[in-house]
Formats: sequence, structure tokens, C-alpha cells
Amino acid sequence: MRRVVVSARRAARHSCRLCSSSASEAWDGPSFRLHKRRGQHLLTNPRVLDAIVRRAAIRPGDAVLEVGPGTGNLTVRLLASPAASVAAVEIDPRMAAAVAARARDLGLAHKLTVTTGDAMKVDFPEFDACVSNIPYAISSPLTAKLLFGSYRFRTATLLVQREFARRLVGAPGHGEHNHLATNVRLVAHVSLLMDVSKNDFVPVPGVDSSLVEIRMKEVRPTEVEPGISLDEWLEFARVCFGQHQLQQQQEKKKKRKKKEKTLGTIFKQKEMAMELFRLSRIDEERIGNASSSGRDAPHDVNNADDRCDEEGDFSKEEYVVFKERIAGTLQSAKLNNERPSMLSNDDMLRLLRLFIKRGVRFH
Ligand SMILES: C[S@@+](CC[C@H](N)C(=O)[O-])C[C@H]1O[C@@H](n2cnc3c(N)ncnc32)[C@H](O)[C@@H]1O
Repeated sequence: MRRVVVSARRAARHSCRLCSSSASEAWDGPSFRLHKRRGQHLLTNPRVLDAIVRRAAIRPGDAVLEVGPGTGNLTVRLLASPAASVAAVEIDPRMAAAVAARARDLGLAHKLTVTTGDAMKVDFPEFDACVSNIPYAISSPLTAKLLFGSYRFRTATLLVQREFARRLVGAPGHGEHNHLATNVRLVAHVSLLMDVSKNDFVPVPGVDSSLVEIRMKEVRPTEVEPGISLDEWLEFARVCFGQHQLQQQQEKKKKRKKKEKTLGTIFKQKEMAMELFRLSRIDEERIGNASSSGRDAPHDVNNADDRCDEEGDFSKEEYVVFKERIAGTLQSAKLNNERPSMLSNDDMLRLLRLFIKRGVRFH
């Protein structure tokens, strides 16, 4: 692993010398090497650091979460803000110690809690605002963790790779739109706050960055619309965009990643069709049980010889009929040959409505 020979102290000093905030000027921490594999590109332009905190619009009394504080160039500004507390999660123990020492030197340690660990594995404390220059390698999973986990917060102001930012705010059909973006916009408003040059970091990374604001909708919907739960929508979107765990397992087995599939192809995949069949049967049984207790469930197949041994307790005919139902739904929606990234949210909702109407369930 190539090590980047830039000391954290130099990176912080560069920031401190020019810094307009007195909070960061006293730090003179240890010198250590920065690792690219950890995304350790420290943001050192004080004007940009100040602007991030300003744009984050922290309110008095806020609990702030920072993922990947590094040596604390952003952290010291967050500590000097009206925030009541800052909880930082940092994977590198050297960085965690450095940021804690820096807060101590500034007399602001009482506002800071540092957890040493992987942000994807630790539970975050409750927070009102997340303000972070995040490690770009975990942009997607971290955004998903923040938005679809159980956290209730107001805003996440994140410095991310510019392409990722464009995808998050991008419109469908522009090639910069993806599954995560579709779902993020269901629960939050996303906007681009400013672009940041790669030259504002030490060491200089290969890519430019952008600051995005993810503002959570006041009421997180349990339903996307009457009759369609958010959970069902999220599962449906996962399937459409090949993110279901069964699809991911299949993808890993292949040597080369194929180009994006049409919906017709996606829904023909055996593992996926089987999983949807299973879920749909559970749903039908639930409905059957609710409407007439004691009656046989609709798919209870009496002739054991006719059961499909390999695939569970159902007949091959039932499964074939189910697959035809899926194909028929796609055809009547005229979306068989469409690729998911080209669909608008409205098209996707229209398709999900049709699936549900015909008893194809995703959750
Ligand atoms: C881009 S640097 C940002 C440093 C600092 N916030 C700044 O702006 O100068 C990303 C930081 O995230 C840390 N990091 C990388 N992967 C992480 C993970 N999975 N969980 C928590 N921190 C991580 C790195 O060690 C590094 O300190």
C-alpha cells in the first residue's frame, strides 16, 4: 500500500495559519502519514471549511455528527459553532487521538465525543445535523445508512465526490441518476450547495468535490401513496436496480459486470422470480386467512406428486402462472424493454401499483 508522505500536522497547520476561526489556531499535534486507502485527504482551505459550517446552518443546541473528522480541521469549527455537542466517528485511532487532543487544547473537549471505529459498523448517537467531509469510498452505504436507518435528523451537509453529488441531485434519464438517488428523494430534499476544488485538499485527490445538503422531509412517510408502503417501494426499487441481495449474489459469481438490464430481463431472473413468488404467496395466504379462517390457503396444493420438490411447496403450474403474471404486468405497463435508470419515479410507481393490483408483492 502506497503511503502518502504528507504529515497531518502540516495539513492542519496549513489550515490553521490561514484560518479565520481562532478555534483551530492553537493545534500542534503529532506528525503522521496519511493513507489514501482510508480516503485521508484533509480539507485545508479555511474559507471552504468556514463555508461548510456556515452552509450547514447549525442551530443553537444542535447535536452534530461528524463522520471521519481526520485531524479535526472541520471539527474545531463545528465545536466553535452554536452546536451543543459534536460526536465524531473516526476509523483511524491516530486521527481520533489527534482530534481529541486538538479539542482539549482549545478548551472545547467537553463538547466533543470521539468514537474510534468504522462508521458503517458503529451505531451513531442521536443527532440533529450531520456535517462531514466523508471518506468517498463509503458515500453510498453511508448515505443509505443515514437515510434509511432509524435515525431522525434534520439535515446532512456532506462533502462528497462531485460525480456522486451530481447523481444525488440529478434528474432521471440523464445517466447521472441512480437507485439511491430515487430513494433519497422520497424521504429528503437534496440540493447542491457548492463545488470544492481538489486543490483545497492535502494531499490533492484525483477528483473534485461538491457540498450537498440532504434535508429530511418533516414527516417520513410510512406510505409512498395510499396502499403502497415505503418498505415495499424500497424493495421494489432494489429489485429494479439490481440491488436485491439475491441479485447481488448472482452478480458476484459473474466475472464481468454486464450493462444495465431491461426490466423484462430483470424480472425473468429465476432467483428473483422465485423470491417474488414466495412473498406473493405469503401475502395471499395472509389475505386468505384474514377473510376466512379455517379455509385452505389459496395455494395449498393437495396433490403432493404435483409439487415442485426443488423449489418448495407449490406446483410448477402455479409458478409458471405467476411468471406469466409478471410478464403480463410489464407488458401492459409498456415497460418491458425499458432500463430502470431511464424511468421516472412516476413510471416506477405506476408499475408498482400494477404489480400490487395483480398480487405481485415485494415486501
Ligand atoms: C476525507 S478525510 C476527511 C478528514 C477531515 N474531516 C477533513 O475534512 O480534513 C476522511 C476521514 O475519514 C476517515 N475514515 C475513512 N473510512 C472511515 C470509516 N469507514 N469510518 C469512519 N471514518 C473513516 C479517514 O481516516 C479520514 O480521517
